[in-house]
Amino acid sequence: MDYSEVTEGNTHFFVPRQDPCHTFPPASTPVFYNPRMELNRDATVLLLTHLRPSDYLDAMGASGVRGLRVARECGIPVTINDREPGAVDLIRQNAAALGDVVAVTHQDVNVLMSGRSFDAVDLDPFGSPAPFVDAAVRSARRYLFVTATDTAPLCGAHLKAGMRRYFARPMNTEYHGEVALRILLGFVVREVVKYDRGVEPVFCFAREHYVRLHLRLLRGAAAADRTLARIGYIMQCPGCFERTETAGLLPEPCRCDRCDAAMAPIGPLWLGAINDHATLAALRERAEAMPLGSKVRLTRLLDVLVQELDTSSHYDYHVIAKAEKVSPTGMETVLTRLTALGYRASRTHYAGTGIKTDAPLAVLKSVIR
Ligand SMILES: C[S@@+](CC[C@H](N)C(=O)[O-])C[C@H]1O[C@@H](n2cnc3c(N)ncnc32)[C@H](O)[C@@H]1O
Repeated sequence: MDYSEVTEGNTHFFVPRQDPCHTFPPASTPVFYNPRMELNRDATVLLLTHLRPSDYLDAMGASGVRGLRVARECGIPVTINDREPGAVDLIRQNAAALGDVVAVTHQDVNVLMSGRSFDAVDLDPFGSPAPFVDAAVRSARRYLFVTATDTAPLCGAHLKAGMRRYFARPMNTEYHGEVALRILLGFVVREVVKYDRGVEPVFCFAREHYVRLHLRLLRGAAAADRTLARIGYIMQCPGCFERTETAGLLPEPCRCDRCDAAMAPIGPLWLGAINDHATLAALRERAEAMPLGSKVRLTRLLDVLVQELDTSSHYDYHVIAKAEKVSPTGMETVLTRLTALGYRASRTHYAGTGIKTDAPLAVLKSVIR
């Protein structure tokens, strides 16, 4: 294998040299490495310097970059696993170059996680994490981190695949980042509460082609019940932008106030907060002093997440303006007008023209006009 040396944060490691004719890494290399996921890894390294779990499992290591960075940049005991022999060889070489500060295992990840526990478990599969979440929940003592790159099934663009993987009904809407994030969270919650445990989202976001969850796991049936109470549905009107939330395992049938159509349920999904704002503020401060390659983009993401409303109430104000046949006013003007009228309003982290607000749709439309 022909290798090239890469640096992320202050960690140096080797990855297979990529064929410049291929833009998507798996097509050209025997072991996966995607530089476009650096922000995803930076976010986890940043969070782990704050949370400081007693140990960490990089369950699906590939080159091992994620676990290597956690070991070197956070000083946390790390185990890196992969089932592919080529990946395990590369992880061992990279670990040796780092001074053998990580343990390397070569197992199917579900077997490993069924037999051992770790304070923090990190799943970073190709595509859907669904086949691995149950074992990860049994293995994780306090923290569970999950990446999903199958955004088409999660957001309803591939409806049947979404229903098979996540046992939920997504819908292809203009707020697909929100739906993908909350369908995945809803799925993980269902895998957790059956063990009488609860979930607290700490730092979760949707970006480009993936969704990333950083979750705290809580103990006890009461925590599980509190978590379950945040499961429900977004009820979306098929004919207009009207939508509402309904909590509970079954959707409450309802009709659109504006056009009287039967509202269609999206879910079950997570209706609660997707971030812990105190943790985000602490990360924002900490990020300044860390050598993160994606620092500018990551701090921008944190800045938006800190002010983002916890609700699912996303509206794309350009789409609404187009439907109203008006040219949209600026985002800041819309937000200021909504707050001046006494409503809460914020930007969304996954769409530049997205607004979250508790204002009724009629008010939002009048403000956009
Ligand atoms: C997307 S890559 C991981 C990328 C890596 N975490 C990073 O940040 O660059 C997914 C890895 O999971 C491994 N994998 C897939 N299924 C697995 C399983 N059942 N058990 C263990 N490893 C698995 C693959 O061999 C592959 O190396």
